[in-house]
Amino acid sequence: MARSLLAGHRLQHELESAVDIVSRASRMAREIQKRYCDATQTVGDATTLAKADASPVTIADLAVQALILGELHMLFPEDRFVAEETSSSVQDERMEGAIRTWLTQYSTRGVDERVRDSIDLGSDAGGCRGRIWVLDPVDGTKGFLRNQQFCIALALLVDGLAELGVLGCPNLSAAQEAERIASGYTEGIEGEKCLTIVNGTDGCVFFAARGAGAYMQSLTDRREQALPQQIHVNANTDPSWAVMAESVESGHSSHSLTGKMIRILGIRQRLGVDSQCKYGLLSRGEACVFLRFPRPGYVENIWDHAAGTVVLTEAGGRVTDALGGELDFSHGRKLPNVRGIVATNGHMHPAVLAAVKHVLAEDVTSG
Ligand SMILES: Nc1ncnc2c1ncn2[C@@H]1O[C@H](COP(=O)(O)O)[C@@H](O)[C@H]1OP(=O)(O)O
Ligand SMILES: [Mg+2]
Repeated sequence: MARSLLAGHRLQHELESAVDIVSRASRMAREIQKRYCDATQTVGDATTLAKADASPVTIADLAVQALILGELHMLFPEDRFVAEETSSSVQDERMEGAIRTWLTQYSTRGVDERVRDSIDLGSDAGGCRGRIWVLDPVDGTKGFLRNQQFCIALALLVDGLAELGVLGCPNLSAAQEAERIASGYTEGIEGEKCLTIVNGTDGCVFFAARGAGAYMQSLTDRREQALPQQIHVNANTDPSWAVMAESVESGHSSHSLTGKMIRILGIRQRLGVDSQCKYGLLSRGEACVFLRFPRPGYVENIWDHAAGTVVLTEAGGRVTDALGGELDFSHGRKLPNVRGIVATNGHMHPAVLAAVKHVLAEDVTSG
């Protein structure tokens, strides 16, 4: 696995450990999803509760955070952690017991007795000093509840710089072309295709270390199919062939703004996919552009972009904000002063930034 590919790399042990732990956490999350979620969004009462901001939090978020932070803490006791969840979301003893049962099956290092402590390791303030692991235990919770795509996203910051990125995508097949179907997630204009991705049977994990390239391997139990392969963005600049990936949820990213942007560029295929799986899709060449435009005033969290940025950059792509500025993960738990996320295969970045700027300027004038 990561071993042979990164032999001698100074963060080899960290990356190998992260890929192993995220892979187990991905299998666990997929099993929890299979058990409790269905396409009609009926979710078992015991698994869902509302946080203060009313976003759904499931046993999966909490169990994944406990598993990953608990194991990393044992391996790297000096390291700090920034992660999305807190143990205040563990409602009662019954829920804690359910989380412990999952951990017993998927942890190889016995973190099961310290569920709440493990979850709360993730409350660090972040910043520009030292080694900080950054985790989104279930990115794309809405996709998780719809029984669609979601992602377990883990990055390592060293002195504020994102050095490692791992994306566990339990429902995204490792096959180079994930099966796409027409989707009504947004309304395109005539001639535009609006697509989404069908759940694969194996799932995959993307991983990258700064300066060492980006890789993907299947989450299948069949060893011969689980060999890692290096991945690259595509070299496309032809809009008639290009695919733009975006959030399924219009509340997370304006479909109207992204629609205007792709029409300037001449792109006619839109792909609605939840979570940082979108960074993975660009990294292996299945989409050329990922645009994200939350409502003005929304401040991005570092765990929603750190891992995806390392993977895509190492695959040859680019990630900036709408003005072309690099994302800076060293300011704490948030990404301040970032309006919009623009990720591309690199080749299309200048043209996409120009279209983005044009649409945003019009939006301000009309708005
Ligand atoms: N109002 C919002 N605007 C933009 N992004 C949001 C909003 N609410 C939640 N998110 C975040 O968007 C990300 C998912 O994006 P996508 O829709 O592309 O899958 C999640 O990390 C989610 O945060 P959270 O992780 O707290 O659910
Ligand atoms: Mg998230």
